[in-house]
Amino acid sequence: MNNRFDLILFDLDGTLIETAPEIADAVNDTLEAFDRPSISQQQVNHWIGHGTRALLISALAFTDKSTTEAVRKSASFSRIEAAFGVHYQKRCGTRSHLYPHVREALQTLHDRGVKLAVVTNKEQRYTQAVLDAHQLTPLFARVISGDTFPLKKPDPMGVHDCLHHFLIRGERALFVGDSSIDVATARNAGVAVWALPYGYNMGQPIERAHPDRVITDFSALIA
Ligand SMILES: O=C(O)COP(=O)(O)O
Repeated sequence: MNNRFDLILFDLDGTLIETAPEIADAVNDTLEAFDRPSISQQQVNHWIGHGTRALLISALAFTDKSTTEAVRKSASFSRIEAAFGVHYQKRCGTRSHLYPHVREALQTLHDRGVKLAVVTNKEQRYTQAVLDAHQLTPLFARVISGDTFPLKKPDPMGVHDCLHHFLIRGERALFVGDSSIDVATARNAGVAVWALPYGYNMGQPIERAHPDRVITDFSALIA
């Protein structure tokens, strides 16, 4: 069959997998260990998008009534971040789940010979843990995380790297995401972008980001 796209790049959090509940658990485990009050699920949902490290910094700035800049520079941050890493590894896979039709769509596209990649702002160690927890790793030919390159989304570096790696032109590639960051990334890279309305997008409706299409779920990718 003639594939519409030769390469499809996927965002991770809020697109492939609902990850926010266990991220909130790991953040709250960490806050508790460092004598801070807990934060709500909704706050976590709104902070997703710029990487898990940035989310932890936002949570600490909120609980400490401080700024993200001050948290980043504080002497205790590296210890807190290390503890968070341990908590997140433990929580990974406990309360995350794939959104409807994700596994069957990925498997079908893979079997049709479409190259599949992940381009996420989540740091590499967390990206790998989540993909492994859901047995998704073998389906992806390339995984670009927030710390793979010096710049993360919405910079097009990760998308361009995949296009070059697979020798695929931008017109033959599609980005699938849930946020305005993903739409901006695709625009910056010169590839089409379809969006899911069920993700995080900092609490805003995805239509406002003007993707090329809003799709209800992953079944649209194999229709
Ligand atoms: O970890 C984040 O904050 C964002 O991850 P995403 O790019 O997969 O949405």
